[in-house]
Amino acid sequence: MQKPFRPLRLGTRGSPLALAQAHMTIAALRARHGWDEGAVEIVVVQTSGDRIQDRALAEIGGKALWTKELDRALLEGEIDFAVHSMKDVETIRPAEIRIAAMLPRADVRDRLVGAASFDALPEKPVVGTSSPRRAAQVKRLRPDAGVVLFRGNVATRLAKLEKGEAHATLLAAAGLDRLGQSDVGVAIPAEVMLPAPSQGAVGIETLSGNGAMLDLLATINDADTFDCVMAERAVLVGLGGTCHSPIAALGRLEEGRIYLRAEIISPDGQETIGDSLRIERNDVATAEAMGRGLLEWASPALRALFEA
Ligand SMILES: NCc1[nH]cc(CCC(=O)O)c1CC(=O)O
Repeated sequence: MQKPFRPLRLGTRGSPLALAQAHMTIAALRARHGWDEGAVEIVVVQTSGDRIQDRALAEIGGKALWTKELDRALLEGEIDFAVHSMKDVETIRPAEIRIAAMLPRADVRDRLVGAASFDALPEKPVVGTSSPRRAAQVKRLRPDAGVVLFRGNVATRLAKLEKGEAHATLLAAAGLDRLGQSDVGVAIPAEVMLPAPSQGAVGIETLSGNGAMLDLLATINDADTFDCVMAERAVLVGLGGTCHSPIAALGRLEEGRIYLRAEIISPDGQETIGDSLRIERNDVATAEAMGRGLLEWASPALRALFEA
């Protein structure tokens, strides 16, 4: 593919993790096409998610806060493509914008930081998180735990822990690894804490109408990651799309098919509805049906969380 005659403009949030992921994307493009350093420039776009730090995401409008400004920059032609943590990208995207590619997925697990294990935490431990999924899973493992709101970027959350605002916190291994903090925390097996849909995946979006950019980004797409993450996202669609409820989902390739697991959990951790099945790659319809099926098994109180 020909070298662009002007630098491509990569839009990203300005957090250290977002910038690390932007640089990974540039490295992938350069390695694939032999481009020199100036071929891609980074355009930092501040998002409302970055500005508002003192309230839970679910409370102030959800994941759209991470993408809205980058969507606008794409639509107005200020950037050629945008790089996101897929976990932060809304389930339903505007028709004009397409998820064009994903980089190879990193470690999908969460890491517990502040204690060697959930059992090692003191009685009535305080755990800092702003994720409804992590909060519910913590309560399932430790019904005596209290949860306090931890938001902000990875460094901010680690600083809160350092200051003693909680006994422990949970962070995505992928984020810690990409920030050079692989030594922080202990990984919790996915069997114990099923991760969030899309966790550990970096996605690249561009305009649906930009064929040249779609073709270019396809050259660095990791199809295994793409298909698994799309299956997890389809579970979210089945659950009602844009909700802020405790949901976990993970797809893994096994002998050419996707082994897909998902669960919804009541906020007090007392009720878990989970399912697993093997589906063909691209069988989005079955993944969606799995999400709908979870709701059918849920108690009325749990189901109500998804009807809001
Ligand atoms: N919601 C914030 C967010 N979005 C993506 C990641 C980590 C990187 C990833 O999952 O790809 C994080 C931080 C965290 O959950 O610890």
